[in-house]
Formats: sequence, C-alpha cells, structure tokens
Amino acid sequence: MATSYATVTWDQLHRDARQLASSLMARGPFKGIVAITRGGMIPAAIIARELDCRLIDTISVVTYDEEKMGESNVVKKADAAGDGDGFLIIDDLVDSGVTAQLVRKMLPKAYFACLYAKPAGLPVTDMFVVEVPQDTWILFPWDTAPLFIPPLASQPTEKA
Ligand SMILES: O=P(O)(O)OC[C@H]1O[C@H](OP(=O)(O)OP(=O)(O)O)[C@H](O)[C@@H]1O
Ligand SMILES: Nc1nc2[nH]cnc2c(=O)[nH]1
Ligand SMILES: [Mg+2]
Repeated sequence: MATSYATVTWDQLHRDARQLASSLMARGPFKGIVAITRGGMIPAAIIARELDCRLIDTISVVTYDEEKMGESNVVKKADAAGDGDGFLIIDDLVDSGVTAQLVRKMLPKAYFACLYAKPAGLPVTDMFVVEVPQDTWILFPWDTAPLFIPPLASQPTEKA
C-alpha cells in the first residue's frame, strides 16, 4: 500500500529517458527494442530516437501479485526478438519485479532497462535511472491532469 506519491512530469520523464539512453550507449548497439506495454512505450520511443534504433516490438503481459504469478496472462509476445539476444527491453518502472521477471523469462538473452526502480524489483533490472521507495506510488504524466486549486484567501477562515 502506497503511503506517498511521486509525480513525474513530461519534462522529467524525458530527461530521465535521455539519461537512460546515454548510459545504454555503452551497452549497444542493440538489434532492436522491446517495449513492455503500455508504460514502456513512451520511454522506449524516446530511447529508440536517441539510440537510432528503428526496430521496435512490444510485449504485453497482464500480471497479478506474486502468489498468483501462475495466472499472469501474456496478451502479446515479442516475436521479432527471438530469445532476446541483442535486444533491449524497456519498461517505465519495476515495482514488485513480477512483470520484469516474466518478460525476462520469455527473452532470457535481452538487456532490461527501466526509468524507475523500487527495491523489490531492482535486482531484476540490468539498468535503471532513479530508485524510488517501495511505499511510493509513481504518478506518470499520463496518469494525471492539472487541477484548479482555489487560492488560500478564497477559503473561509477559522475564527478563534
Ligand atoms: O514490478 P511490477 O509489480 O510487476 O509492476 C511494474 C509494472 O506495473 C505497471 O504496468 P501495468 O501492469 O500496471 O500496466 P500498464 O503498463 O499497461 O499501465 C508498470 O508499467 C510496470 O510494467
Ligand atoms: N503508475 C504506476 N503504476 C505502477 N504499477 C506498479 N507500481 C506502480 C507505480 O508506482 N505507479
Ligand atoms: Mg506496465
């Protein structure tokens, strides 16, 4: 259960994805990228632009909690990636690590990178940009919208 939220803006996401791309340069070149849908798609597009990578496949898994891992459902495989050799897997984050574990099992030779990693998922990654506390829920730009907040002066004051 999350006890706090971390809001990521479009600017921050773009900066973090560029930083990841910069670190990935030393690990490439990659034959292609596999984006884990849906959260990995925008980071993958930014990284593909930076690495000049034009072969992009997607993998889609619907996961539940760790106890029910057997029920995880592969909606789409990344057929272009074979066993993952030479490919880069991109996701927005790892939390429990269940999604990453499942995808890595399907593409065992691929390199796994993401923007944000919580401690439980961190060991499943090869590379990430920012570590985030386990109890923090990350709010991505596509999860949020600007909201009107009334000025303090417009609110009724408490009389002593
Ligand atoms: O490490 P885990 O505990 O598995 O959580 C991480 C996954 O959860 C989110 O995806 P989600 O399955 O919510 O779907 P989405 O990408 O379509 O939003 C996120 O994009 C990661 O893929
Ligand atoms: N948006 C979002 N999705 C998640 N899926 C698992 N953990 C998270 C998180 O912290 N934020
Ligand atoms: Mg996802």
